[in-house]
Amino acid sequence: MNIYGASGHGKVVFDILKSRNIQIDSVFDDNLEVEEFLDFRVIHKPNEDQLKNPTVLAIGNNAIRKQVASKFNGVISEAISHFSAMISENSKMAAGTVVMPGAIINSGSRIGKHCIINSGAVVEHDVRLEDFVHISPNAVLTGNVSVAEGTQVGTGASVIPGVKIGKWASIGAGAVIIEDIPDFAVVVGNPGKIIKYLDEQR
Ligand SMILES: CC(=O)SCCNC(=O)CCNC(=O)[C@H](O)C(C)(C)COP(=O)(O)OP(=O)(O)OC[C@H]1O[C@@H](n2cnc3c(N)ncnc32)[C@H](O)[C@@H]1OP(=O)(O)O
Repeated sequence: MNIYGASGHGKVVFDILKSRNIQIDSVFDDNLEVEEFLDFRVIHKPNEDQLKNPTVLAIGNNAIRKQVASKFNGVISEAISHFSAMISENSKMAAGTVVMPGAIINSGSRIGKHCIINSGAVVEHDVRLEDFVHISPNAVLTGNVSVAEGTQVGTGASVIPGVKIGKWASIGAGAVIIEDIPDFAVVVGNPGKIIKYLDEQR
């Protein structure tokens, strides 16, 4: 397995692979200034042979992860999870998604491509996550919540059952979301209030 992204997020992905005894073949990064990652020499232009192994896109920023995914010409890994994550057999996760230590994904949930379910996050029953969503550490999505493409739910945020959160929105750390949130909104506080909208050019 390859890791694309010699970053802090990449280090946690590295630990996930180690926890599953998956061999790490190569580490890629576009940034020429990043030369080393843990015990690896970083590869800036992977060759055809190196691209034959499945790769995890370990890029924390949702928009950049989408850009990289759109031009990546290798094989994307299946969803991967740390051994300590609890994932229902009745849930589904698409390729490229990563699940960090201690996260919980309950029955009936459907998770798209290249999502991040970060450490200790709870994704309750029947949740729907579109592609490139990031659920930050210790955030809680209760039953039947949906989150559209590219949205980040900040660390420790809570979302009550059935709420629909739009695309490319940003839910602040610790926010409590009790009503639907439109696309591109930035929301903070308890109860969550919209403070601004993000640029729509995604
Ligand atoms: C493993 C990992 O590290 S995963 C990473 C997880 N990351 C996170 O959880 C980050 C979540 N991000 C946040 O909470 C951010 O503060 C955001 C996205 C909500 C806002 O960020 P910015 O757009 O930079 O907003 P900015 O810092 O300018 O703050 C704007 C206002 O909102 C307030 N504010 C910002 N964040 C919050 C918050 N979480 N809760 C309450 N108020 C907040 C600020 O105090 C400021 O108020 P003021 O205008 O009265 O001074």
